[in-house]
Order: sequence, then C-alpha cells, then structure tokens
Amino acid sequence: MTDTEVAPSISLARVAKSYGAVRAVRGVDLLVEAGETVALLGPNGAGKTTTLDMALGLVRPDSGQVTLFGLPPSRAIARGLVGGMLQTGVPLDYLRVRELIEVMASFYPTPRPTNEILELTGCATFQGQMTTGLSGGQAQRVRFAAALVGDPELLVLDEPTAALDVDGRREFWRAMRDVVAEQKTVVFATHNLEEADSHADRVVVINGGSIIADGTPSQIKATVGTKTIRMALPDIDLSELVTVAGVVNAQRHGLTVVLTCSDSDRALYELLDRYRSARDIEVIGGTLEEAFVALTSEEHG
Ligand SMILES: Nc1ncnc2c1ncn2[C@@H]1O[C@H](COP(=O)(O)OP(=O)(O)OP(=O)(O)O)[C@@H](O)[C@H]1O
Repeated sequence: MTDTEVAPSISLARVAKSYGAVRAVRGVDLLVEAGETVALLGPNGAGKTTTLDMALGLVRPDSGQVTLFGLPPSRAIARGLVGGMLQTGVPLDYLRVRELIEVMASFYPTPRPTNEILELTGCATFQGQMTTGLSGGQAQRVRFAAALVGDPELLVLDEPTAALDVDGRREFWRAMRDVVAEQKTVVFATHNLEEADSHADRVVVINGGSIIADGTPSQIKATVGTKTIRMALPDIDLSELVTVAGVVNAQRHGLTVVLTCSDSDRALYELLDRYRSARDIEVIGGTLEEAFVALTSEEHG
C-alpha cells in the first residue's frame, strides 16, 4: 500500500481524446498530489468532463496514460480510494434515499456510517423520500452522499453545485470544508469563477482541450496582470506614467490617476521613488473573472 501513499492522487500524462473531428482533450498533463483541492475551471465545452471521465476510467483516452494513486483507475476505484459525483450521476432507482446510501455503503470496504453521511450532505431531512421524486437540488445532494459514503481518499466532482440554489451551494461548500479538513484530495470542475477562487487552493484553467494556466488563484490573477493602482497625482503627464516599469495603461480622473499594471509591486516602487507628492495610494487586486476572461479569450490551438 505504500505506493498509494506516495503516488500522486491523479496522474494524467499526455492524455488526449477526440470525438470524431472534435478534439475534446489535446494532450493534457496533470498531477494532483494528496491533500490538494483543485478546481478545473473552463467555459462550456472546454474539455472538463472529458478530462474527469478519463481520470476515472469512464472514457478511454485515445492516447496517454492515466493513473490514480499509481494504479489503473479501475483498480483504485475497486479499492474504494475514489468517489465520483458526475454529471451523469448515480442511477436513482426505486429506493428511499436512506436505502440507496445503505446499498452504496455495502459496496465499500470501509464505508462511513449512513447517519453521518446523511447529516453531512443535508440528506437527513428527506431520507425517507423515494429517490425517483427528488428535486434537482435534492438529487444533487444524494449524489454527493453516494460519492462520500465509501470514505474515499480522492473525490472527483463534475460541476457539483450546478443544480443548487444559493442556500444549497452554501451548504454544499460547508460540507466540503469538513471533507477538505480530513486531508482528502478534491478535484472539482466548474465554470463558476467565484467557487474556484473561494474553494480551491489550486486552479487549473482549461480551454479548447488544453491546460492554459495552473496555479493558486492569486497566481492565475497575476499571470494576466489585472492589478490597478490608484493615486492622487496632479500635474503628471499620462505619457510619462506609462513609461514606469510594470504599468501598461494610465488614465486620469481629475487629480487621480488609475494605472493598470502587469507588475504592480515593481510599478509601485518606481512610482514612489519618482513622485514623492503621490497621496491616497490604493492597490486593487484583479478578480479571477478578469483573469479568466483574458486567458480564455486568447487564441489557443
Ligand atoms: N460523447 C460525446 N460525443 C461527441 N462529442 C462530445 C462528447 N462528449 C463531449 N464532446 C465534445 O467534446 C468537447 C468537450 O466537452 P466536455 O463535455 O468535456 O466539456 P466541458 O468543459 O465539460 O463542458 P460543460 O461545461 O459544457 O460540461 C465539446 O466540444 C463537446 O461537444
């Protein structure tokens, strides 16, 4: 078992998949280490689902290699190391919610207690309902419970909050915090930037079937230089300000100048050095949304 402890939770090496003429995933390399919470962020059709389905062995790649904990996906899953919550979902057949989770628990070597799972995922209140009559949000919670019941080391979630309202999302992420605190590895696909920013410690941006950025949310924001410096600085020409290293654009609003920066730290040192009269200085961080739009609107492939 030591190999499963040291091997990355997910390893994708030059993995590619086409559907006819559509190159859904184009040679992706991705290592996810134990304990990481990774958001796979991309617009519709970016290749997120195909990537996760290949990681779980549900879709066979045309080329490249996939291992989970150093094992072929089917073996890692058979050992109960992996829980998945996918768009296709758990078949919700004619059972009560509680019965379904009990049946799922019986498939795993070391399941978590059913009561604990029902509480954690917010399913306890409707555990006696038939699975065929659930609302979209309830069905999503049941899928989450089914993914967690085997007490997996790796949790793979494809757009986990897609069917949830604002309260449902909040509850979902509250439950996830407990899972993350248990040092599990979590990978979730989303096109919700706020979720990636708030809940992942690493964001992998995918577009057109390729990974186009990979880093912490702050690193992703920094790669596209979206920080802004505002300062009161009268009597200085904008043409002079754009010559400051790290400044890419300058605008004036009365006494205030607004500078868009590719490197706000460097720009700030030089500005303070040059202009001792600068006052009311503010550095405003770019949002992940700005970074994402900038990254995904570039030409790729
Ligand atoms: N079974 C399939 N048959 C044909 N084309 C497919 C199939 N699955 C995916 N594709 C195509 O592959 C590309 C990537 O799709 P994928 O579902 O992986 O993207 P995604 O990032 O998960 O998108 P979404 O956010 O809309 O779920 C898309 O162009 C999609 O239309």
